[in-house]
Amino acid sequence: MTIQWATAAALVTAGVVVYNVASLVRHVRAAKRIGLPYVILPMLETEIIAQLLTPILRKLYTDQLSDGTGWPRWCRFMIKDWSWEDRRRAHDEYGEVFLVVSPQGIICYSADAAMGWDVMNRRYDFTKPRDKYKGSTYRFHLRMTAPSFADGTGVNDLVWQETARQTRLLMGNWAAKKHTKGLVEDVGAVTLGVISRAGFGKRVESVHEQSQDVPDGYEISFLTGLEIIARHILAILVFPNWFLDLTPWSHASSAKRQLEKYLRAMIRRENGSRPLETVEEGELGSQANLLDAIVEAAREDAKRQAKGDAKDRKKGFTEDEVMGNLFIYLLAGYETTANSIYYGLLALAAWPEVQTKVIEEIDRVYEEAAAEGRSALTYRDDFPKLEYTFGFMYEVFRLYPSVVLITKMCQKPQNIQIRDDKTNTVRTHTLPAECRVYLSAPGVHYHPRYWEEPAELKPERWLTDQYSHRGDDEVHRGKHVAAADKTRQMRGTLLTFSDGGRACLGRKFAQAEYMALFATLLRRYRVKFANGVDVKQAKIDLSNKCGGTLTLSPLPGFRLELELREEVAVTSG
Ligand code: HEM
Repeated sequence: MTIQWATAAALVTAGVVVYNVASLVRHVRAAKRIGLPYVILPMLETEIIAQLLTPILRKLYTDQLSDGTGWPRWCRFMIKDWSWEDRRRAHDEYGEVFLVVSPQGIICYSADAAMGWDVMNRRYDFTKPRDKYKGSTYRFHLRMTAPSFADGTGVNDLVWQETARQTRLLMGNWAAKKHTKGLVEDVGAVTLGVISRAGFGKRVESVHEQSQDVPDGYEISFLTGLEIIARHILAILVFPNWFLDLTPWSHASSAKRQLEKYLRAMIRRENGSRPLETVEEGELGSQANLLDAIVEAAREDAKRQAKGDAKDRKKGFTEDEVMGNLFIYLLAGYETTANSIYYGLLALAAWPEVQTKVIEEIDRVYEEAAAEGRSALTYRDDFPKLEYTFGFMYEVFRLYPSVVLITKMCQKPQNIQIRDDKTNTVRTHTLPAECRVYLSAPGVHYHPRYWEEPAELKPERWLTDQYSHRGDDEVHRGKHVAAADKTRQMRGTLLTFSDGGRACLGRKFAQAEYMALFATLLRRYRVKFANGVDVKQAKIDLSNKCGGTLTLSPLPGFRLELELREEVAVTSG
């Protein structure tokens, strides 16, 4: 019996090995036909085993990462966020565009801005690898959801207003030394408070909301639900609810169910009594939050369906789809923004001279507002005036892009064109079906061809008259553009929010939040590394290592301190 089992196990193992070797041979042949440089690897970074190995390898190679040598060759492409820690080493070695070949398939990594621009804008040729929307379905979703984020809805004004309010609440807590969990956690909580209000119309009265009540029929508060989900987002994304229920993360799946219940009730408005399609015009008020805007769009769509003049598809925008979108906003918008803000705090501490200039600009804009009789800054009036602060924010977005790889996939064989600088010729390569194309944000953002002194944080490069980005579209260089729209002309040299048909919908939302938070915070405080921190080492760690969570995050353990522009106020770490 035992021998039979052993034989069966040996046969299965041999089968798996043979299958993998055959797949590898097939993919290597395909790579040769493509004609780009290639590297052979036992597994891709997308494999679950590679993801499980990542924290172990990260620990093992921490010293090597500290001295800025990046990942060793043997495991380089298997590590999540390798492309940020590695910067451009792999591209300098293999070329701006190269292939990684493994038994599971081929990934084409690109740090070529022109190619990236082309790929992002050929939305039907290069799709998202695991896309739940197909073709016209996404067009329909975009038509329903994108307008909610536009400046015209007032949502970004609300984001600004709510961020400033939450930050003031936080500063009040710090002054009174209550309800505080440390700088980073407190600032993270502001982000949740903002998404809660501007995303779902739920106003949170304290950043940690100790005092909030739990309505009848619920087990936890709305904010607690958001908090738990945000903390366990990876587990929630990877595993189904029934599985989570059997694990130590069962509270994450019950938080998800609770949040769904809240959202459904919010969508129905009348305590769950009426489905979305029956809500009347004008009933939603003008709170300008995303939920209202999306419900309004769904109502309009239902009307068009009834009249029979809807073009995109027969079925209307259902309650489940609205729910799905709200979850996407939460997933796409929380961690990205919270981590970018955390990087912003660290960058202020690491570049104190930049912080001084940001503070000077913020003070000047406050003074101008006071001269106009306003005590608070607003999105419409003051965001465009904060040009240096905008430059600082975009430098943080460039140096520490939350999403390090923009991932695409060829559904069918696709041609790409790559310029060879040495011969000044353009060559066409054909990528086979199912080949993944990963556009590397660090590969582009740290490229001296596109950014002068790329590793330096220089907000000046974003100022209109000294605008120094050197993309392929030189036409716009030096031309005056409104701060918020500057990224439109980047043509593949800034990948932080992606571009084309699947670009980030929440870009302006995130910008408004970022600027309002720093404008409010820095009016009263300066950020610095805590006393006793080895600042030189902290700066090395900041630029060489990352935390490796869902989106790019700083290494844990940085200790920051806020100075009341005179005295020390609050610490983190
Ligand atoms: C600094 C903050 C943010 C960064 C760096 C960021 C970055 C990105 C990127 C790179 C994508 C494209 C992802 C891909 O192609 O795989 C994306 C998509 C998206 N983002 Fe953001 N984002 C941020 C904030 C937000 C916020 C605050 C919201 C909403 C409140 C949001 C909503 C979305 C949505 C709805 C999508 C589209 C998802 C899809 O195409 O299915 N993002 N974001």
